[in-house]
Amino acid sequence: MSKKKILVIHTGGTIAMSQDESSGAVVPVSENPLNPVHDILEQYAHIQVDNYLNLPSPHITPQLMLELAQKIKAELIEYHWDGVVVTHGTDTLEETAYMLDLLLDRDEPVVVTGAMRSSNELSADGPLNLVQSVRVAASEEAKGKGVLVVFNDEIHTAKNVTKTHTSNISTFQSPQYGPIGMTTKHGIYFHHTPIRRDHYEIKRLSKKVILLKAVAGMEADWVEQIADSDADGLVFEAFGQGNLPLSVLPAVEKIIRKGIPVVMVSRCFNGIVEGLYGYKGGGKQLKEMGVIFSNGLNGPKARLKLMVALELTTDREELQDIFLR
Ligand SMILES: NC(=O)C[C@H](N)C(=O)O
Repeated sequence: MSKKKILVIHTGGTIAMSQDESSGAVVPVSENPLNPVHDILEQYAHIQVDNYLNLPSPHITPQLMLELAQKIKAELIEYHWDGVVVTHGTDTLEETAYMLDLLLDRDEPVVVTGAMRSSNELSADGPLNLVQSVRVAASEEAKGKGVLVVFNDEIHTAKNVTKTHTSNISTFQSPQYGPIGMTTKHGIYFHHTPIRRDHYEIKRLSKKVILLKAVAGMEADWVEQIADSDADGLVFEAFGQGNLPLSVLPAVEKIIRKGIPVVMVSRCFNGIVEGLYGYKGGGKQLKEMGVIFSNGLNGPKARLKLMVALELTTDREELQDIFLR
């Protein structure tokens, strides 16, 4: 079979950094440290490299994610790449991967990867992550599975993957469902297929969505400030199955009455939120109040989804429907 054509888009992160010998600090470098690996990549596919950005991922914004999605779509249409690999810092990697997943409706594999160790550290993980990502992007089996994250020999969906460790190279995990495949020296093995993908066509991101985490003893005015702000939406990481402290209920009610959607996810990293508990602040009461329940996304991803959804509708029922997908 002829070699596939893969576009590699670099955006920065530790995979594009080195440790400075005198200060010990890990810093971005101008010469891409992945350049020497490109000969190895050519064994698996025809590679075109695009040094698009060189940013640490805490500097990546939803606007940059949207522009990246638009760029990938345009590249796929114009140059017919068989697949795309994006290298990215790990801190916000899951957010970029999920935004790409929401905005791209293509069957060509799009794989996001990065590194936990910079290029000149012992056992740097970037080069192998990049090689395995190219192999996955060039594989027939990766088609139509949505945006994937390939890291430490595992293949995850953008929807479920999250960074779970500050430094370990096995940081990316999908807590609810596990990876959908693995890579080895010679093979690529998918063992699950995502059953549903949702996709949205938007041209801009103009809505301000705030993310709040519920904590014991939360004070009312933390939430009241949002009711009086110019926010377009609020995502609440609630307790357990979807419950909030008593103190914040009047402010949540005020926010909903003002027509600002409130989406609830759980601060637990497994499970979904449901209108189960009937006590004050319990999920049943919040549902009756008009809180929108999400489907197991974590807080940062639910925020991005609400930002995208609000470009299309502010109708509560439609938003609830979007968050059930
Ligand atoms: N491992 C990494 O890439 C972390 C880095 N702070 C970044 O996200 O840019």
